[in-house]
Amino acid sequence: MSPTTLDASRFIDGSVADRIDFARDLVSCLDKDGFVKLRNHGIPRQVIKEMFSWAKRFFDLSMEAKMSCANAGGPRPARGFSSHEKSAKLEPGNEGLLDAVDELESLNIGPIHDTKYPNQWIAEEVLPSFRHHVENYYTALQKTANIVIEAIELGLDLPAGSMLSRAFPDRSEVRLNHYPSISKRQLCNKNIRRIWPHTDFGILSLLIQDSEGGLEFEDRRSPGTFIPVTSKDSSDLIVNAADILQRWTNGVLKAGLHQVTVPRQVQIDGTDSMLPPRYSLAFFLRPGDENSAGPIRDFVTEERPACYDEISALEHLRRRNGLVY
Ligand SMILES: O=C(O)CCC(=O)C(=O)O
Ligand SMILES: [Fe+2]
Repeated sequence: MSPTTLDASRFIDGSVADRIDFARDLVSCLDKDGFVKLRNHGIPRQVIKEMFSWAKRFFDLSMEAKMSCANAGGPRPARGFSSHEKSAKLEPGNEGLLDAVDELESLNIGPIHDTKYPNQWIAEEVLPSFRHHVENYYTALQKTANIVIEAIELGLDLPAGSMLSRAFPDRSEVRLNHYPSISKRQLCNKNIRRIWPHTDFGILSLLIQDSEGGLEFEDRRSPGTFIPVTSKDSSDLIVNAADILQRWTNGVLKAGLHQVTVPRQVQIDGTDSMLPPRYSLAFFLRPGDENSAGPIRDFVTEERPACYDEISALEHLRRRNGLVY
């Protein structure tokens, strides 16, 4: 069963009672699955449609053009274009898969005014208005993430601001993903996935996938097995709990493990067709470097001592990347 869909207008426009009900539902879904889908989340359908179309236009550029804004790589947050990420190798459980390659290319965009890790943009004349649209998308998703955090605080009975003050100022990321067309047989091959199982590094992720599908989340009642995230409406916002939310809540809300693979309906049709290309729009809510990634005091009790140490978000990222910078 796909994750539950909740109507976010109950929180955004609702009465005090509606807001509390929504907040409780949200937390209970995250607790159950690590994943939930939101409808009426305030990001206009048109904006989503346009963002998919910008992503397509960007990835359709020549490799040479895309490489003009290449991610420098190395021990720093990703900024710019990367192809065939190999991050999955670092995931616990994937260590044996030395040839594991994620079949995708992506563009990572950090905060608009980030001077420490500045964005890498394609020249304006190559793709006029692209930057403007992506920056607007970043700002819109950042606002939505703020609302989701506010609802999680309420649903967990935390004093208002306990999480928001740890999330902001943030160093979030928009990531546009493109999974090229690939033969089904190739993708079913043991060492290829569109994305290997992983949890996201930040606080939470807000994802929109196109109608091709293929995103799957772990069934917590049967670890190691995955359930497709399906949507009738491709403007649904898929929310998943990420590592820092797990740390803040001292393990109460666990990060949702997920992967992208051959959609189930395509797996069973038996032919070796080509899978169409797939696009997704991710927003990773990430705290600023100095913000805490340790457990919030409300979650640490005598019966439940701290499972995580008190470190900064930057230190968490260093550990997660397995890199020192
Ligand atoms: O493309 C998707 O559906 C998932 C992307 C993802 O998991 C990621 O970028 O971390
Ligand atoms: Fe992810």
